[in-house]
Amino acid sequence: MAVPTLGSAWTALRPPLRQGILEAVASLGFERMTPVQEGTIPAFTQNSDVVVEAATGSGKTLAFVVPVLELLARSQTQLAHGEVGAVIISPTRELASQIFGVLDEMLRLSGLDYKPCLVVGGSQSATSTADELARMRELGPDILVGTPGRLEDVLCGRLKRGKKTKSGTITAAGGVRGRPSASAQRLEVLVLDEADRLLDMGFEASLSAILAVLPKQRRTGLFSATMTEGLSQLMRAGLRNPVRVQVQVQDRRGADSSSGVISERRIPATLTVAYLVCPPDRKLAQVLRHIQSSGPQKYIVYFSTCAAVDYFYRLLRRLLCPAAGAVPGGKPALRAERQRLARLFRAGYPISVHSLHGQMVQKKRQATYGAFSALPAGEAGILLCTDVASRGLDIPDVDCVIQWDPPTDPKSFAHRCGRTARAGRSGSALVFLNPGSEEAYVDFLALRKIPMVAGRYLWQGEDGSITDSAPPGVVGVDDDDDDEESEPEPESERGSEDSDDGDADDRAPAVKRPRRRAFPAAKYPPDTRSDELIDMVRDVAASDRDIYKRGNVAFVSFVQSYLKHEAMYIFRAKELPIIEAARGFGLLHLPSMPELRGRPTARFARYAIDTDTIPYLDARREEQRVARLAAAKAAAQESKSARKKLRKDKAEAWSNAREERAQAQARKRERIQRRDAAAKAREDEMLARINDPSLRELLAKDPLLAKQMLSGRDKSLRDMAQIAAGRRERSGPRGAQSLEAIIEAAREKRRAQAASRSSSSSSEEEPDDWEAMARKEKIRARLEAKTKRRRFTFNPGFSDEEEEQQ
Ligand SMILES: Nc1ncnc2c1ncn2[C@@H]1O[C@H](COP(=O)(O)OP(=O)(O)OP(=O)(O)O)[C@@H](O)[C@H]1O
Repeated sequence: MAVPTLGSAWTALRPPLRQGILEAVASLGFERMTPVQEGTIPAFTQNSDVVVEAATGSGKTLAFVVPVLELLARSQTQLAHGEVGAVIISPTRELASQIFGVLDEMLRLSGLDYKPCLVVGGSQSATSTADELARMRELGPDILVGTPGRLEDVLCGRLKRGKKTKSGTITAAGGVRGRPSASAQRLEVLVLDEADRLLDMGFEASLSAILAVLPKQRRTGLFSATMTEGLSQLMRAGLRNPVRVQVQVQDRRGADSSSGVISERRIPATLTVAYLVCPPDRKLAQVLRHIQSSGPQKYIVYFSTCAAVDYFYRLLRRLLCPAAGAVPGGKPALRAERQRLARLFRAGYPISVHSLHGQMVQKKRQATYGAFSALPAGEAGILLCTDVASRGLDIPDVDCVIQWDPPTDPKSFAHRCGRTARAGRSGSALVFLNPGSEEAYVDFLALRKIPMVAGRYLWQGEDGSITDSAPPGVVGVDDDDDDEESEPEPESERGSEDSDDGDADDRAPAVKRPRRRAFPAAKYPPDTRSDELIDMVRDVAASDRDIYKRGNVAFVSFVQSYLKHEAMYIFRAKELPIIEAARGFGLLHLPSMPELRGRPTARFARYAIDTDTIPYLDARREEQRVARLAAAKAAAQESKSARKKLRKDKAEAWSNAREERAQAQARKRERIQRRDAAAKAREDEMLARINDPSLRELLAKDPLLAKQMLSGRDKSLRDMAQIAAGRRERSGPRGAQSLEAIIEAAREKRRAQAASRSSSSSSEEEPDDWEAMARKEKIRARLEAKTKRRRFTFNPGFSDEEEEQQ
């Protein structure tokens, strides 16, 4: 197996590692350390905090697992049951379980007697979470590996009251916590893997809570391939005089042999990253041609949203694994579809398709991850995923990473590419860029020491073979002929990868890229085979409602995620070739969405079909849909408004957000009705119990007073209610007070409260009109909540690098 450029032998480390650990690394087959291990382990084991930055696949995991074990073994403190000595935090569940695997293996091989425990979220219910925590208390682990949210539950106690948001923020003031399941008071060492991601705002609340319960006297290590943020941010993790270990990769490929100049790069030396500028509706053909021309390989394909992963997963399963899904029309239809596809894609070997994103249930996530990891080298497989699988995952033998969409966070780019070319193996990565403004991404990344080369646009010959050259008569995208549409490359862009520092003459020559052409997507040289493929995808969508709907949702989510690109000046929504993007998702009609307003969409060829007639392949689902549709149509006959609604629903068939909203509203209405009914029943019961006729009369006229009496918050009113209900005698100072006096006092109090409320909100309402005010305030609050909800209701399934903790 190829290994990264290796340093000294493990035995050369000073201070030396204990024998058990040396034996363990030797059993793993690692004779020498990688540079990052050689730089980190001595500092970390000599009680320095460390901040480590090294390219992906360079062996950072062992660079912290080894010191964690060494520090614990060296420590004089004896850990009691329920005390933990080390905590390792990672941003995703998959990465946490991978680290746990390495740690567990090292413990087994070294013979060290420490109990590790994997602490990740993903439980479906509160009870199973409670069970997990109870089991963990029983186990009494010494080392915890986990994700921030669940580790917070374990070390700080589970939040009983107060709600935790996805980012871990407590929304109710204070929040009440349960008993911690483990104590970190005698913790020796803390590790934050993918520290830059963990220190992002998303995990801040959980991380702060964890750091607050850790002792100050501890070793802390921060590890990542992209530690670009300022030190002040790192200090938030409580580091003291950290040693910075930075492992640079030297790029000799572009070096001029006479000058011996070597440039630096942030990605492994064995990784080749290519970019391909092409209209978005050509991506599918390009990916398939790439697969066909490379032979059986393991691919990871990144999308920007969960919805896009779901859609392409279903589509590719239908196209590449025909047995996996039924085709309407039975075997003859399947045969016809196969024949049609064979014209456009001919691999000649089986290809398995997998998907992974953060909105999948944990079990499925684990199963997919396991299946793709277990796929042996030489077998073809594609993993479609979001950024949830971008960091840290050490999936064996990945040959190529394809970024269907560039990541919204540019930092993810290197992490995504780094799933291949690990530990000295060679690998390739390809990113698609849309024509328009995205070409500038090449220079943007070059400045960040991620050099890219121009990728090949692949064509398909008449015989189905894949070639680099366009069929006769077609002008190639890299054609150097002058073209009216081409724009001269701006001065500032030329050779900008060299503009980092130093004299231009001393630098490595820039990677020679062909001149980029600013073809509008619509005028790209025609590729009829690629168009045929998209036509086929549209036919599939027209025959399968599941694919049709998922395509629409995926497109909407893609457009919305596009607006979230951090490098907004490169990913300009206005320059996104929207028609080609919609075709790329196999859309039959363009959805009505605000983002398309004002865009010229007349060029989009609508598919001639009444979308109501597209069936689900699942018989039961289709039956339910047909019944629902019939009911809606019948209702539409009855009322004009319902007809209008049906029309609108039809226009919005691309999104089930509306349906979900309606269901949520119905559920809320039911909840409110139940609550009101219960309150009314309580009131009626109380009124029935009151035997003082004058009081009963009064309360019937003043429901708010009745409510106040029932709530028991006002002591004199509560007493009065009890007396009136005959449960207490009228005695003592309160009893002596007349009913009228107490009630008048309560009203006076209410008036005063209303007056103070009105003065604090500087409203002009009459303080006496407190009931109307209360109503208005309630309405105002409701409206506010509604606006807030509106702003956040539609969740098209954005990229989800972060761990869903709850
Ligand atoms: N000393 C070594 N010799 C040879 N191979 C090693 C050595 N240390 C680690 N490896 C191997 O290198 C691969 C990558 O290691 P690891 O997952 O720790 O990388 P990483 O730097 O954490 O990557 P990322 O930044 O993507 O998380 C693993 O398969 C691991 O087994």
